[in-house]
Amino acid sequence: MTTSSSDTSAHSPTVKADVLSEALPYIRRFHGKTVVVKYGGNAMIEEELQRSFARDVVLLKLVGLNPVVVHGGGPQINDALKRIGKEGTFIQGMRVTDAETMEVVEWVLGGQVQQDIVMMINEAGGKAVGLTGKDGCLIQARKKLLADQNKPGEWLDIGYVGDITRIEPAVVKALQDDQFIPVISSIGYGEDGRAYNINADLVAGKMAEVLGAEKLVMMTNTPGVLDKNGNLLRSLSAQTIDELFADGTISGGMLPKISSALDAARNGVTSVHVVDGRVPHCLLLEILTDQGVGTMISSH
Ligand SMILES: Nc1ncnc2c1ncn2[C@@H]1O[C@H](COP(=O)(O)OP(=O)(O)O)[C@@H](O)[C@H]1O
Ligand SMILES: CC(=O)N[C@@H](CCC(=O)OP(=O)(O)O)C(=O)O
Repeated sequence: MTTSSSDTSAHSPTVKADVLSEALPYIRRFHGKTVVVKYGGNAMIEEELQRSFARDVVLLKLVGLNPVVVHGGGPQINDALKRIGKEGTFIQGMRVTDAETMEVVEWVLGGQVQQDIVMMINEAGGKAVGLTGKDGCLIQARKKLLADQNKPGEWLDIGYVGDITRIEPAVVKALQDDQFIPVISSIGYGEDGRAYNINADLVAGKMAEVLGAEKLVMMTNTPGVLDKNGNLLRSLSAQTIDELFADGTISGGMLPKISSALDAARNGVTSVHVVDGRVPHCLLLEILTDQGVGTMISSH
């Protein structure tokens, strides 16, 4: 089929060229800058989407940005637990993690999910390297005690869930310098020699801070943060976030995501976004076009 010069449909050559040309100022602005991408387990739902995610990451690298992937895998851990007859339990968005669950978490995150992402990025023409918190002492952690929201002053023991005590970014920087794309699983290691399960949103936020990232993009399975009526909130300030936490509009897995997004924005990450990972090429849309997608989190 031939296309006339007046054709302005999304598939016309002119529109495609316009989109490419629109990317130029963003490529210049972000050249050499680090972008941390949180790839949530819920955003990995289809193989086709996973492949388009991998292509986007490779494209960002090839045009001069430094993508760092921090991945989750909550639904994939749930599936593995089900296979051994266990049910996943969450308190304030954190998985209660006994010793057996911790073994499953290490196997699913540090093995299956991480290696699938590494393979897809490599197949798309990139050079990805998988890391857990143990590699290069990247994520140091200690046991988390969770404040009991029903009993002020008391703490809940949720097992081998970790708080990050320190990120040692040398290994990530060395990989970036050699043009590799780091793919990081959210498993921390303690001075006690134990592995700790850390919510991937918390790792992504801290990693973005410590690396001095220009952007943190969190890919999930909603259009962004929604209000009580299900409408998309395009931007969120610290004060609105406090209100949405207090009235329960933000709940479950969105709690650690928005807390760490806000911390990252407060601690120097220039722009922080929660985007819909089910939309093909949401990463490119967010980073390289005028069309912002999802919710932007700001520190004021
Ligand atoms: N206000 C809100 N807006 C959007 N999603 C919300 C909100 N509050 C809670 N959620 C829930 O948070 C989920 C995303 O968090 P999570 O399941 O941990 O995803 P991920 O695997 O991407 O980290 C959404 O699917 C939704 O069920
Ligand atoms: C302590 C804790 O909750 N850890 C998470 C780690 C994986 C994760 O965060 O995955 P998503 O990004 O897909 O939610 C868990 O066990 O599910």
